[in-house]
Amino acid sequence: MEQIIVKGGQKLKGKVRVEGAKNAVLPVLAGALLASKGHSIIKEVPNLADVYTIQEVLKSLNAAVQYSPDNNQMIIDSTAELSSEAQFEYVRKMRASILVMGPLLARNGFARVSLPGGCAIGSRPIDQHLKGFEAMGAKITFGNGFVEATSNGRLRGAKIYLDFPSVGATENILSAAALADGVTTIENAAKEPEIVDLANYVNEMGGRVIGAGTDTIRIEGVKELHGAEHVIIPDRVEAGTFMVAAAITEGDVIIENAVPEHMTALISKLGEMGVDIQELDEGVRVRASRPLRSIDIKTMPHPGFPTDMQSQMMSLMLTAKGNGILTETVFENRFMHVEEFRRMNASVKIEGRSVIMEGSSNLQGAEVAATDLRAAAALILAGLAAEGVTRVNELYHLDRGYVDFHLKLASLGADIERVINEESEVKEEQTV
Ligand SMILES: CC(=O)N[C@H]1[C@@H](OP(=O)(O)OP(=O)(O)OC[C@H]2O[C@@H](n3ccc(=O)[nH]c3=O)[C@H](O)[C@@H]2O)O[C@H](CO)[C@@H](O)[C@@H]1O
Ligand SMILES: C=C(OP(=O)(O)O)C(=O)O
Repeated sequence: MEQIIVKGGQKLKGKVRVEGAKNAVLPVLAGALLASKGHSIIKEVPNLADVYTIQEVLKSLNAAVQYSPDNNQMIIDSTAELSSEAQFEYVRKMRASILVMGPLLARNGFARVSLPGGCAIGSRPIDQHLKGFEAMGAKITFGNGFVEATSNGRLRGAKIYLDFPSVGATENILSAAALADGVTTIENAAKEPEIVDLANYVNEMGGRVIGAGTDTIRIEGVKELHGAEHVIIPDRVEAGTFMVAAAITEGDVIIENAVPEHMTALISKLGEMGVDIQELDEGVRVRASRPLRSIDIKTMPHPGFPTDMQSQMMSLMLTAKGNGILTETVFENRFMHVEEFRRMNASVKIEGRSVIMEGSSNLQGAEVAATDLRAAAALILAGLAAEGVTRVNELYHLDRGYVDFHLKLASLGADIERVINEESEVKEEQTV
């Protein structure tokens, strides 16, 4: 099993460039299945485990896919007759595989996808995705661990109100509606930048989507979509993670390619803590010196504070002065990393959906295990500030969402390496 070993105490300095966004590329690649003519060329595709998984899903559905990680480009041709079934082996590896359901239903009139179930951050139902498909005339059935959606002819445009602005439901419904007969409106839609990226791609394919990025999206269905060239937006969570890395080490780092407008809540909260952030043409510059002030944060759908930055901010707040409260409102159980922080001498209490940090913890290096993707990054960040050596295990989580994380940190001056630890008895489990 591989392990990241980090020795705390180095101030990070220099420049680092963020990749294309994982959470934008997955719905876009699933959306490529909508094209029954021509091929799509997707650029800035990050070299991540999740990208290989979605590539396998697309191939299993009979799309032709060519990925060149060296130039971050993927070419997808989905003009052949597509299969309609996304199997368990892919969905168990990556929940976002569910995003092929809308495109398949729209293209084939039928989709059968293994039920995703819960994961390390809590129960993650798909009722809002299905409610949208049903409103568009699909019949939903369950059996043998699969969910099936069937439509009699083309889907019909419909007015859909989401009970919660779910990112995945908005994306799946938007994709399905792109080929429906008539107009679909999604109300209380998710407003994340990744939704806008998907809508732009669908429009580049010949679709008619307006309002993405607001809470009402209007999609006028068209009969056919064609492949298109599209550039994926920069990863705001990777950018945010490096912003915290700079702050937690009292460093001075320029994060190239970061888009400040996608990170207003994070920039504002880091500012409240006393971190200096400068918006540049090329990205953002982050500088910090201690003491940093602790603050209260509540995760919310965009433009609120992103849940995908919750654990990284916890690392930083653990090192700040005063009491801080972090409340998670998006996922029901995204605090598995708290036990791992405790191994590092963190003084934290969980009360319901909040984590309370009393005063600054004197973080100490320890052997810890990543419990999910962002927790993996957060533990490494804590290791950068801890006294002594931290060893982070279960790195398959990290590889889902960060390209060369340890190499990028090392290039900024971190004392960090990734090694194969043959002594470890912990068995690597690939389910997320
Ligand atoms: C690949 C991808 O883009 N993943 C992101 C996406 O996940 P994902 O699309 O799964 O997140 P959602 O916005 O759908 O989920 C948010 C909340 O809504 C609930 N829910 C969702 C759908 C549904 O039908 N019913 C329901 O109850 C979920 O259980 C969760 O509590 O948005 C999350 C919230 O910003 C991010 O943390 C993930 O990184
Ligand atoms: C939770 C995340 O991703 P996913 O929805 O793919 O599990 C994440 O990116 O932090």
